[in-house]
Amino acid sequence: MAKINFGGVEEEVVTRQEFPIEKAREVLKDETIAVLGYGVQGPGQALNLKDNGFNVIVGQRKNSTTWDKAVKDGWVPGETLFEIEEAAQKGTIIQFLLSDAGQIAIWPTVKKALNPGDALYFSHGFGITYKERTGIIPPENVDVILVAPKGSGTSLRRMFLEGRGLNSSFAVFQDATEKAKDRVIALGIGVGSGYLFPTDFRKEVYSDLTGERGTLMGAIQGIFAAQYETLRENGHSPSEAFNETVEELTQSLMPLVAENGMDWMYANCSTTAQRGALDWWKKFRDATKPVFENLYEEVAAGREAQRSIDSNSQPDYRPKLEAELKELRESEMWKAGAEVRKLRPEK
Ligand SMILES: NC(=O)c1ccc[n+]([C@@H]2O[C@H](COP(=O)([O-])OP(=O)(O)OC[C@H]3O[C@@H](n4cnc5c(N)ncnc54)[C@H](O)[C@@H]3O)[C@@H](O)[C@H]2O)c1
Ligand SMILES: CC(C)(O)[C@@H](O)C(=O)O
Ligand SMILES: [Mg+2]
Ligand SMILES: [Mg+2]
Repeated sequence: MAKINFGGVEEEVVTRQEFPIEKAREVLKDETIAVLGYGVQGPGQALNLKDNGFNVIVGQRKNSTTWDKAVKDGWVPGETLFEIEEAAQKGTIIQFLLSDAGQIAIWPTVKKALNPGDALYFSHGFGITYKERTGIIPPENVDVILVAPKGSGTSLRRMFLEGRGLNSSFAVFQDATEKAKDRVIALGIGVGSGYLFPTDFRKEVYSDLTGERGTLMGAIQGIFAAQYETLRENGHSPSEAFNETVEELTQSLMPLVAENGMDWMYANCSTTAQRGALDWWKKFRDATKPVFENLYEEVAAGREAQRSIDSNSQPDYRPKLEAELKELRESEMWKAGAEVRKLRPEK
């Protein structure tokens, strides 16, 4: 592990320098990695592992669109693509990448397929942390490990193909074989992570649920909507409101933040913009901090997990979700966005 000082706090992390892909291959050379679920993380992790030279099979429900997607991606029925139960039986490492609600439904099947010494792998601390709500309690004779890529499975795959890497956290919940740590780090490198930082299952799920409800997805849409509406109510055109709220951020300013940090992005804007941003950011922080505190409390109390289990376990959750996504897609702001995207010169 490399000791790195993150803004004055020392952390021990794993980089590809200390744990190169060759070492990961050596650690996992006798393993069959069964990736269960082929939604968003499943394809990203399974394809990256396969392209990195690991022995991978996929488990997915037959007669589903994701089974067809797996076939299209090159997984061969009966050879590298199986029903979930069969794949779980064949695997020595079971990557449990069904949706969190799907994991609850399929847990009895997976539990039966676990052999002593297998590793049960998650990409979320959800199932284990909220075990009273999920019923996922693994037997004591298997390793229970986690690699949680900090981003979409779509980005995990894209960044891998570009020779880049998405950072992931890792954790060991149960070490039955005394090989759990090597196994989890090797898998983290194998799925295409950038650097790996240690966590535990509880911290992973608390931070992940907070992040996606907060700045990564929920809060950002909320702030976009508030600013867009304010501009529109004051007579600005959709084009002006969308460019000033979203397009400039994603196309011009966030790439600068990604490259060299917020101060550098500020430094590449006018002194007028700098003055205003420096004056206003703390007001936005103070206005939103109570919402974030409330969000964290809801997560820590398990109420966010329960809400997600309740809604995602409904038989009609897909059409209901689609209706909510449609509401976003058909809002004026995102309809304007679709037109703005079409007008990008590179298109
Ligand atoms: N989506 C992401 O990019 C992302 C990022 C980090 C971590 N995670 C975590 O990874 C795990 C997988 O998430 P995902 O977003 O890839 O999942 P997903 O919602 O895309 O679903 C994955 C698969 O689960 C299957 N499935 C769902 N319910 C089922 C059931 N009852 N029986 C059989 N199969 C069922 C679906 O067919 C699908 O192939 C979750 O724990 C999630 O929190 C996801
Ligand atoms: C990609 C995210 C938001 O980071 C992940 O946590 C998820 O649940 O999809
Ligand atoms: Mg998440
Ligand atoms: Mg996440």
